[in-house]
Amino acid sequence: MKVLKFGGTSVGTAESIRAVLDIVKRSYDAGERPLVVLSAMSGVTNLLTRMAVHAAERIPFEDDLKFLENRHFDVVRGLIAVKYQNPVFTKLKLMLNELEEILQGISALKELSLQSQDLVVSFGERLSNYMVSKIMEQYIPTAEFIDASHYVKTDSSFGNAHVNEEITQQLIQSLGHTHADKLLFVTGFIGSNDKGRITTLGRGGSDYTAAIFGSVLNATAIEIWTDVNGMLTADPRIVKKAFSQPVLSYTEAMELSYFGAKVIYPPTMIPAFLKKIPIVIRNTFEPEFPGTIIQFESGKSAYPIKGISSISDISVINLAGSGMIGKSGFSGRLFTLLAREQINVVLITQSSSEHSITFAVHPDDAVKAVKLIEAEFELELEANKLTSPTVEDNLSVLAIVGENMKRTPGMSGRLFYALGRNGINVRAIAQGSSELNISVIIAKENLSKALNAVHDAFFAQLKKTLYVFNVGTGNIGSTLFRQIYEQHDFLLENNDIEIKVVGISNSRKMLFDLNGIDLAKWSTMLESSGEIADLSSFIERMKAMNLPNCVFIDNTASNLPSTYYEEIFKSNISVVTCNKIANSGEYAQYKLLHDTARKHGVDFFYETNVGAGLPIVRVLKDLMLSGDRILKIEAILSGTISYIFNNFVGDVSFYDIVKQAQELGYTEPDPRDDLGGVDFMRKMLILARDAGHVIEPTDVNLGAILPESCLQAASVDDFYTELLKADQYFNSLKERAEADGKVIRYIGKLEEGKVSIALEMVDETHPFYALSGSDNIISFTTERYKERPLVVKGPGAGAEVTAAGVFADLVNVGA
Ligand SMILES: NC(=O)C1=CN([C@@H]2O[C@H](COP(=O)(O)OP(=O)(O)OC[C@H]3O[C@@H](n4cnc5c(N)ncnc54)[C@H](O)[C@@H]3O)[C@@H](O)[C@H]2O)C=CC1
Ligand SMILES: N[C@@H](CC=O)C(=O)O
Ligand code: NA
Repeated sequence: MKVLKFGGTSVGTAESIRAVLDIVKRSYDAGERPLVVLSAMSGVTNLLTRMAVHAAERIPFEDDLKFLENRHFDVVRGLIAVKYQNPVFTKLKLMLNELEEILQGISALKELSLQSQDLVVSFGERLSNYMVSKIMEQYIPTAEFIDASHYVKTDSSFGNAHVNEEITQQLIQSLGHTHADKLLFVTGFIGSNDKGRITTLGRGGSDYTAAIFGSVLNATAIEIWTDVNGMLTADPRIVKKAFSQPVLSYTEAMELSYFGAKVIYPPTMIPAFLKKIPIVIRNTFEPEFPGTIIQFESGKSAYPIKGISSISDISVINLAGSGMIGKSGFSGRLFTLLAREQINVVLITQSSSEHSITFAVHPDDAVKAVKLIEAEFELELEANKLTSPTVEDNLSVLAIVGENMKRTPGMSGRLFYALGRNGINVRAIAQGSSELNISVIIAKENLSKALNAVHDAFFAQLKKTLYVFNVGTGNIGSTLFRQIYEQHDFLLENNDIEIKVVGISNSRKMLFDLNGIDLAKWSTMLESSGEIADLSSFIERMKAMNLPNCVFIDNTASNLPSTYYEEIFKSNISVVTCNKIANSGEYAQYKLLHDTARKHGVDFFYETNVGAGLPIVRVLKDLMLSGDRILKIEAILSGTISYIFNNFVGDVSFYDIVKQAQELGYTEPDPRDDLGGVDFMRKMLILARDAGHVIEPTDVNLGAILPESCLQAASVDDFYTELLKADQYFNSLKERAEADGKVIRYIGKLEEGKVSIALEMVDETHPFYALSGSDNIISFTTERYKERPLVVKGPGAGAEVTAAGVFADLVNVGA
């Protein structure tokens, strides 16, 4: 036989009761001989408790009573055929009348004993089980209501009674015999003492009832039907990626429940553990889902741990004293004292020097614990053998749990790496004596981030969620959003990478959504519902969200975001940028940013700073990392200028070509940054620095390409006016080149630590002669690529290729 236990939400409404009936019927039809244990309808136990309290205080309870009646009657009306309803109404009404009399008695006495309270509360289970048994009788005539108080015998500790196992066993066994062919609906939670007075079994009482019946009747399994898909790997309210564990051992389930997972209350399961009866946690509202089997063996698992549990509020008490701690007997005295006063010590750690001891208690117990310690160790404190205990609040415990941990090396390393990488300090560590858990104490404000990071580290080795905060929604930013949107499903399916853009800002508005902004309509949402942009508060919000695998993307051309990079790295957030400003200002800033990112274990990726999406920064980095040495770099790194000279042929005017380059998205927001050479200079500077040179912008020898009048123009529009006037200048340049059979190229060089950029006329023998479109070309001459240089060539500007480069950097964060 099998025991099926359904909690309050499962019998909360007519609809959910219908689901319960289906499950029971299926089990019955499969010949599993189910015995059903039901809780009270959801909310009813609390309601009854309140009614009892009100009765004692002479506050009217009649409305509540009516409400209780309606809830049950509505279910009867919904699920029992009209012709069978009357006797059921009558019986329910009788029970409710009895309840009313009891409440009136309480009211008359103006006193509510625990005994009366248990009696009142017991109506919840009695009403629900009777009612559901009658509904079931329509389909399975052997359905029968059983009041468990006649079978579960307890002592007289009302509210939390202890079961008398011997008598209970006998009674249930004989019930098993006399009712072998019946489908029983047994009230959970209640029992009675030797005088027949109703008692309740305390927390998790209905599970306990199920375990007792299952154990005595040698059930093949005890199924606990609830409203979640089993025991999850972490709290799903915090860790969205938490999933149901298919198999747990009893001890794993206990450890996970001890620190949080509230699906079962372990002490109630002991009768089942002792008989090695599997307990299966299942979801009434998703009955096809297999749920979690809790059994003797831990079972094989793809993951090294089974789950992460946590307690969000904990206080830590520290004790120190060279004269005391570590001496035999001290810990014994301390923890006996706390146990005697019923202070639950959640976790203990002792420093290796053994001069201090740290333990965690519930915050409500902290002050009491300190007082007790001060009283118990008064003499030692006076003699300075012990320093006064100190308390730290606002802490949480996070524990990784699993039996396989002891067989898998490196578990604590993985835990601490995940925490460290996300900037989470560990206040104290404890390894459970069973080696079944490793617990850490961290600041409460970090709990959510820590749970997600640790969950990723242990369960989602492959699956990674990147949380993105993006500034700049122009040419590049908007293209990037489109690319991410189009690639989202593919990345998730094939690479286990999920990208959530959770913050967007341009210079006007900003928008946040922790669940990820819908990239199909980010633009209208930003404009219509966004807040006024403010970069400083954008950064503050990003930091406050404290997300794991968090990435800040700078898709602006402004210098403002770069002033925050250092602070961002210090908050353990990676930066991906196509904006060159941070890397091409003063060398000291370049160095500081790189050092800070490294120190905080986060990424600083800027592939698109040079040659847009072309792999240039990465290639140089790999050369350097592998011990090569750069002897010379020669390059064309302005896509705009490349495009211009590749297309400045025939009758077309220089002015028109520049306009075209801007329309094609090749230029900087201010095209003079390109034509004036500044953009190219920045790229050469970044390459030189990445190649190991300490070099400042003023060290670059920059050959002019634009007449001074164009550079001096007050605005981009004025610049174009001036450019129109300069047509003749560019035409003569072109004619000179054409006459010599040459082309004009703007070429940068790095040699012996010196950078120069100049306009050159090159003939067809030159490797940079044959370029088209916005092509960039770069040749690295190195110790290893000396005879023939390593060359990268291709389109080096444009929104598609640049956004793609930013995208590639993004997916590589944390890789
Ligand atoms: N076009 C290309 O081929 C390449 C461009 N880049 C870089 O891409 C960056 C962006 O270029 P575009 O998209 O063409 O520029 P854009 O002018 O189209 O867009 C810039 C965006 O930044 C926003 N913005 C400016 N200041 C801001 C602030 N303080 N806070 C928040 N948002 C701010 C603007 O509102 C706008 O949405 C530039 O740094 C450029 O150097 C890099 C490689 C290639
Ligand atoms: N404006 C730049 C774009 C890439 O950085 C260029 O023209 O090269
Ligand atoms: Na690049």
